[in-house]
Amino acid sequence: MIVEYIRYRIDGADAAGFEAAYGRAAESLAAAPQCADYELSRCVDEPEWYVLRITWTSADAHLKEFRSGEHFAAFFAEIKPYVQRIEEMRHYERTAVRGSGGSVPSMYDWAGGEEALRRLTEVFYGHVLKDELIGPLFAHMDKHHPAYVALWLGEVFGGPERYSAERGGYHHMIRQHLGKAITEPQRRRWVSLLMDAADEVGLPDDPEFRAAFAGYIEWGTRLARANSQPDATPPLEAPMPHWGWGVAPPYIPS
Ligand code: HEM
Repeated sequence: MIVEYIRYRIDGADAAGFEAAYGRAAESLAAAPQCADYELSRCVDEPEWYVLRITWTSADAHLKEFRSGEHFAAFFAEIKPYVQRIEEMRHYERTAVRGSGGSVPSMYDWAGGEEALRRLTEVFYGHVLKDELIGPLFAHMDKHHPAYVALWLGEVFGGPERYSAERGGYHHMIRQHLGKAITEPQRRRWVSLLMDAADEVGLPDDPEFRAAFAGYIEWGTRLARANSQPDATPPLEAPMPHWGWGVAPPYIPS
């Protein structure tokens, strides 16, 4: 992904026409397979300044495919009157510096931190071991397994990076599932027992938290099942996943 920033200086008298033109031009961006997302912002301090941010799948996708593709003509026809008012138009690469601010708690903090996740995994694996469908898969599990999975979940949900520091991160985890040939009914049982355990230990049950939590668990278990198949060749090195609130951050009454 590459982010293009275009800064415009638009006289106040032309502002409404400019925003309306971009409203129409945006239809071409929305239709272009090279475009991931876009956003036009207007400066509050000096309202004649606008910044348009467009995320492209790559700089080439923008410059070669979009510009020679079927959506460019309609896009350009709308914005052409404003091209002379461009003050900067450049592609930027994201750096590792990013995150959410303190106004949005991490899912880790919202869940209750390390202690809550430890309680969750202790209760969960207690049920797992007694389960006739998935219990046998865990017959020889390390006695610290619940604590390790709690560290994993904590890191994924925005807590301390302890699984990476103490257990080897993604690299170690992926190897634990290789060759286990997890079936779909086993995956479903794993999910179901975890959700039962979440209720049992009193993890927050607000819709926002549970939707985001279930989203990660659905994603993670599907990956675990796919990676566990005998013919699977998943990447053995990858960054730790980080899961956030998605489209519905927590409801915090003001
Ligand atoms: C979101 C989904 C999942 C997560 C986050 C997860 C996480 C983990 C982690 C972190 C480990 C390695 C622990 C260590 O550091 O030693 C592990 C191992 C393991 N996982 Fe998963 N897992 C998931 C899904 C599943 C599913 C669906 C199954 C099977 C139904 C499964 C079966 C196992 C088994 C058998 C091991 C090895 C346990 C041992 O022998 O110590 N996992 N998992």
